[in-house]
Amino acid sequence: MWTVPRPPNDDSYRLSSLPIVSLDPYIHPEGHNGKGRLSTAAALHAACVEYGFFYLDVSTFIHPDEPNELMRLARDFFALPQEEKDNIGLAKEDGARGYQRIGENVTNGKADNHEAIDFYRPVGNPDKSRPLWGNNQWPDIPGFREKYEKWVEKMKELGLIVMEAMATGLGMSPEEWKDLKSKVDDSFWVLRVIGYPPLQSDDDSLSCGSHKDYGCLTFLYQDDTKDALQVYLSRPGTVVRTNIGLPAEEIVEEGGVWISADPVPGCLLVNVGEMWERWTNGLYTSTLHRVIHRGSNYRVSIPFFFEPNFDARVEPLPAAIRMQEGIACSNPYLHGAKHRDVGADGMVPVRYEPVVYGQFLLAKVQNNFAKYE
Ligand SMILES: O=C(O)CCC(=O)C(=O)O
Ligand SMILES: [Fe+2]
Repeated sequence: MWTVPRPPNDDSYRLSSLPIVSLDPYIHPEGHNGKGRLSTAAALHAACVEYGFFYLDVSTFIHPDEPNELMRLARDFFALPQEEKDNIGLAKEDGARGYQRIGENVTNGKADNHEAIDFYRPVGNPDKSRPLWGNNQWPDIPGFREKYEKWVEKMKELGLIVMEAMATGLGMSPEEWKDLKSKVDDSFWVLRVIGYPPLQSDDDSLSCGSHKDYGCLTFLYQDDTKDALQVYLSRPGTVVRTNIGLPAEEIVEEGGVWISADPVPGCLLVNVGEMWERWTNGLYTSTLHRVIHRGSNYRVSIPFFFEPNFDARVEPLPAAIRMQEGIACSNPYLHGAKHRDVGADGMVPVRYEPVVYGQFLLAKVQNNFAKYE
């Protein structure tokens, strides 16, 4: 008989953390023995199959001064008097672009405890009586618009790089990548600047209720607050960190755990949204996440949502089906749970109907801001 030592119940043991993928081998392959592009592509693929979430080390692509400046500008805005923030309120435009007060955003039917400004890709012929079709509303803070517009350009560039690497990871042919690229090359992106006051200790509401992101790729820049953003891993056997400030029964749920996705220096936190789940016929998972901020500081996060083009038709990609068929044939046990409905003919059923991204988005947005329905 022997006893297995249990992991210590403190910060020194953090097994349950998300993978880190480095972008550098992809953008500077010459410095990585010529293997760079494939190694990044393979790492992205593994992270998307296993977690749907990963840290992307962008330290050679983004200078840290840039996001630091965005944080400063965001804090300047949230510190303004309420009336000034309301000057760019959602109701002044199309109901989706602009500032939303604390409690205005709704997830799973419950008000979230955060305030935010939302920006979307500008449209030709804006018409604020049409959902999503108005103008962005910029705070009247020197440098705000310029710095954030620069960030949008950077994130769009990053979106196309990561998409190309993911296409490689899925074994797509150059023609297949060209076709996929034509669906994201005019991304209907969304940028959110979010401010989270700490939840009061007797408040059982959430800072942001659990949800999946509905688009393509989310690039999240967050300040250094810990134990606020949590990601749900349906991985029985994962070691749970028990010190994230929640009663144990809220941490462990059926067959999975909520883990903290704390900021990692030099990295953006990336996750795949429902469009990638559809493109890969469920091989990549759009993973649930939520924010419960019980600290004492005012937390700021800046997610950029790199989305398909507004009119892009999204349906399972042949490359993903090929891969699922390959996995199903070569190793029916390893991925059995995901592929148990492979037919007797070994064919993988197509699990998702085609959707047009813009239509899908409109339905989601109307749900988030219930009062504008
Ligand atoms: O604030 C965060 O860390 C995450 C926000 C988020 O999940 C979202 O806006 O979709
Ligand atoms: Fe999210």
